[in-house]
Amino acid sequence: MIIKRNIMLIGSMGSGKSHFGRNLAERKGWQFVDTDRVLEDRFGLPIADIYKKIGEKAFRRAEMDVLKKVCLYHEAVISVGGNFPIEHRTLKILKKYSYIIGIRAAQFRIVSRVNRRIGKRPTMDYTNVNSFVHTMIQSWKPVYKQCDYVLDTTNGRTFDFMQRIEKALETSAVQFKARRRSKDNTIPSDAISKQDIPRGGNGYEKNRNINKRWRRTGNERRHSGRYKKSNP
Ligand SMILES: Nc1ncnc2c1ncn2[C@@H]1O[C@H](COP(=O)(O)OP(=O)(O)O)[C@@H](O)[C@H]1O
Ligand SMILES: O=C(O)C1=C[C@@H](OP(=O)(O)O)[C@@H](O)[C@H](O)C1
Ligand SMILES: [Mg+2]
Repeated sequence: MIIKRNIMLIGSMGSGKSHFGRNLAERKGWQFVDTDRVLEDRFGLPIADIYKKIGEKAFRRAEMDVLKKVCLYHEAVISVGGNFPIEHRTLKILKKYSYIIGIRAAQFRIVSRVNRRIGKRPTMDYTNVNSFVHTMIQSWKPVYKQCDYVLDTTNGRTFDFMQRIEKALETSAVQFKARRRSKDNTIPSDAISKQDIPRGGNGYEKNRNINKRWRRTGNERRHSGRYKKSNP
């Protein structure tokens, strides 16, 4: 039996890590952590501004610092920023505590997703998205080979993807160590440092809209229609 603490979603930009991370956490009743949101809270700036302000080297350092902390969380689904493919030695450390799910999607799908929010991803070349995404996908390929499970999100419904992940977890020998709880079933304050708490408090993302989002994202087509209006 393999004991892990949490599930970590890694993969290229626009592959769907944040979207599925949120849904998976909701389904499992776990905490959801998005490393981008943790960084934004820490710096008090949107991710693109952080990158512009501190540059690539410091950004990678800050992201690594967050990763080292959040990988120790119990019963959390953690979505990681996908600008740089995770290095082999980093993945080895993360694997010690986390069940790693690689999220991938075909080039055309990623291109359509990243084009919905131009400017959000600071290292993306928005003047040449197709070729940028092509190169990015190539650079992520070796990383997917090292994941515990790989999910392709090009086509399909969120609900079915969640079921696939649950099946993969069932058939693998992985067991998750439960988070320490106090008598009244709350999380002890020392379990998560205040600095690392994502928006919403108590280490939980405010997720009042999750159920709405779940229903809305029945399939990709409905989504793209919604975005075309605001992003012609
Ligand atoms: N299977 C899916 N169905 C519908 N929308 C999706 C799906 N996967 C991702 N999206 C949407 O695509 C966009 C990019 O996904 P996101 O989760 O932010 O990816 P990442 O965190 O990997 O960059 C988001 O607007 C998200 O809601
Ligand atoms: O362009 C960039 O540098 C980034 C792209 C985004 O990746 P995702 O699309 O994977 O969220 C963001 O999350 C990351 O931290 C920074
Ligand atoms: Mg994301």
